[in-house]
Amino acid sequence: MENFAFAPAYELPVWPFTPPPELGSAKVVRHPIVIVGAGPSGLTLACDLAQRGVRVVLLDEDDTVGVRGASSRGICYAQKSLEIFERLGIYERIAAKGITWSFGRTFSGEQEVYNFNLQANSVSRQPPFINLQQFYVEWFLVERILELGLTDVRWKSRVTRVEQLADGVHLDIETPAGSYTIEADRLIDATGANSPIRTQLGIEAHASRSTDRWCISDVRFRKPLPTERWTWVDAPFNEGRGVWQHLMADGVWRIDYQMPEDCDTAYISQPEVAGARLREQLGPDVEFEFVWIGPYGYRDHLLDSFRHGRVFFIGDAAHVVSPFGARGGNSGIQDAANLGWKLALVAQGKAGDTLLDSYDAERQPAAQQNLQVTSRSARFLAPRSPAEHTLRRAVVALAARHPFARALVNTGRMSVANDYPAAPQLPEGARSVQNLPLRWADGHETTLMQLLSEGTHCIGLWFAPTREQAKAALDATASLPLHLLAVGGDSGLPTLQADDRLASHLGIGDAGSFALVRPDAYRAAVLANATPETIASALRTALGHDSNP
Ligand SMILES: O=C(O)CCc1cccc(O)c1
Repeated sequence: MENFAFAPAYELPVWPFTPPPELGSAKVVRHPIVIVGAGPSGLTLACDLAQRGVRVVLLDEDDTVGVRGASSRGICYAQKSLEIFERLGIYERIAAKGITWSFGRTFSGEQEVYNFNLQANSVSRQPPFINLQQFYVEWFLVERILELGLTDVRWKSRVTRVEQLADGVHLDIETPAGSYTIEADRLIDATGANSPIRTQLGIEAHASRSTDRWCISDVRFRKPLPTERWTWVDAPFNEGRGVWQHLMADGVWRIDYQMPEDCDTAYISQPEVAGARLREQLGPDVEFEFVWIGPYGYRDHLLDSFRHGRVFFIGDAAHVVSPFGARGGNSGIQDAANLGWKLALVAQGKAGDTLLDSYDAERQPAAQQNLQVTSRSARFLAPRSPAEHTLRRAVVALAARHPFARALVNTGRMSVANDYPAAPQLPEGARSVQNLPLRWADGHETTLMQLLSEGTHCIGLWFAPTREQAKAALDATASLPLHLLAVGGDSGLPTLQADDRLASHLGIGDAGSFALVRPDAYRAAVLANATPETIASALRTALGHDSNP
């Protein structure tokens, strides 16, 4: 029998536990913002707030990144997440370490039945996707948070009790040096899928578990394959079941094999069994070593509301979806970016508490949409009824010969920045604006993310205003967080060169037209013939001032 080699385990960083000042003091200290959970969403939020100059306490029960003894969970980072990381100052580290890709192919048996190129609709500086083990992303975020120096990161700190107060939240915390109590004006639960905070507060998650079973093999081998997402609906080398294949950093391939529903999970993840499967796929001559093998089944859940009084739920604490399309981790990062600027403006007294309600109004429907999209993929991959089996057979058979059927072969619809529905702060709804390369009138280059990376402000892009209009608009918005920019013209405002790509991406471009872009790079309003009054009014609406002056 063939012997299969294992690579040495990853060496992950460990950060020291430092006894906090509250230990040994009877005084209960009140902190404006406490985040619990240093996973991707909690760390992104802490980093976002630090970048905006906001101090927070970040608690985590561990003292490292990743999950001890487990493989990387998230592996694919989508363009919107990468743009957020660019704004936070860690994109270069991610791009240098990770694997950039935009092309995907889906096979049925030996035949390619569908492909896509996500670069086709992109105008961003960031690529459609970078694959990277989740712990590296967490590691870079911790490094950045420590560089920024504003976050009180408390490792080895487990929250044992949470109670909502009339004007805040009470937390009991256990550490290696003893227990203590703090209060928070606002608490962010980023503790993940099994959130103890959610359980303590008695919040229903509406969980459901799939019977579909998979086995991950993270493996290194030398075989020149393109850096593309490959999926098989029914792989000949996996007894006609599904397979996923992605390259991650350090030359490690993530290969997910679909298993029989009633499989023995201990058996299918034994090195000899996983090795034989991989040998079937790679052929007799390819040397490989395992990095990690593990079985998994997926589940989903979705909270009815992501805000409960003073407690906000982000990432997996709020929503979990099946992995197809990489929508889980990416939407947690986007939750953090949505909530970050709102918390910052409220903490700085520039917006009222109502703005925080818009976090739920925007991100809960986004999570609903992600759940719907991933559930469709999951049911295509593991049909649940005779009708679903028939549909899948017909789609796969037709896809070989008929283009219309190819787009129905559903091995996952990759994560995108969700649009937001109309709401009081977004009368027309909102859509994400990509990180467009821009050029100042004097020829210097910039990007949308650079314009958003310092402080917390919206950007107003005004096509060729007059000098009088520009001066009056600056006066009308003087007390509001707005950077007013001109696109073309001679207004005296900081001016960007007029650019067809910018105009068509924003959906405007005639002289006098105006787009309001929020700190999270969402287009909140478009005005065909902007005036100083309509600009100020659109801004106040976007910041929730109208409903909470
Ligand atoms: O390509 C996809 O659809 C997602 C791949 C993925 C994401 C997260 C974990 C994992 O094992 C695979």
